[in-house]
Amino acid sequence: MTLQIQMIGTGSAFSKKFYNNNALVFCNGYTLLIDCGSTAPRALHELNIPLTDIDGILITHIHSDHVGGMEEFAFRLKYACDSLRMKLFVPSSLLYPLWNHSLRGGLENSSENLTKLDDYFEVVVLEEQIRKTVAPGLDIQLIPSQHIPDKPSYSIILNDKVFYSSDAKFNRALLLELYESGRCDYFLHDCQFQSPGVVHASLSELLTLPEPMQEKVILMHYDDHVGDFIGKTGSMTFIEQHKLYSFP
Ligand SMILES: O=c1ccn([C@@H]2O[C@@H]3COP(=O)(O)O[C@H]3[C@H]2O)c(=O)[nH]1
Ligand SMILES: [Zn+2]
Ligand SMILES: [Zn+2]
Repeated sequence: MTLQIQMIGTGSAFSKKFYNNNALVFCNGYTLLIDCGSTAPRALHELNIPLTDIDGILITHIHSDHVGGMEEFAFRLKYACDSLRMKLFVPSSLLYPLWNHSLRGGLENSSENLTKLDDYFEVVVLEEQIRKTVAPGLDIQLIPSQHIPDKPSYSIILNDKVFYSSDAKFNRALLLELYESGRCDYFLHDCQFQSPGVVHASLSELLTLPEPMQEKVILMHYDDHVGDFIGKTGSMTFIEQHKLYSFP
């Protein structure tokens, strides 16, 4: 079953040229949105992808470029899509902060008895490291990432094949282990051009990966000056916003 990925955005948090780094994963007729940032509703609109084409949303952490579009989605599902309950895959450590620190301010409505995440979504709780079949032919595993101290954040392994960093500091040991063991064939990794990479992997850190592995690394979550770095990424390439990639 071929996994396909279309980035609805590839930009860093403050990018003004690219949408937020959020991904559509297509597998066996199922469509999973990885992260739903502030620009996700507009990006999907530009791609002519209706909300109802998405079967589930997975959240990696609660920065707004990853969850800022959730309020609009929740309201549209409730009031414009006849209370359609979309699946929402949430790491267990994010359940409390996603509602109480992020969405509750806009979505809570006691008069309509809307007081929790489950009142808007069909919440499916994921435990880190435990491989979970989210749809026939689509498995995901959450890997805790180092991003912001004391704030849970996750990278994802899709179908034991594609590593998707989301927002993560450079973790050379993990990346090499996944590559050398043959566990993952492709690595979609966030990339910050300035060094040091304080909360993201920096380009100079990623360039220390062995050359054969770099051929399997596709860079994402980049800032607006990406054009200055074309040809300066070793054997790594930049993923293009909106293009459909197949991972056989
Ligand atoms: O300790 C911090 C916290 C945040 N930031 C910036 O805010 C952004 C939030 O979204 P992001 O995680 O995609 O990227 C982050 C960085 O650009 C930072 O530089 N240092
Ligand atoms: Zn981000
Ligand atoms: Zn982040």
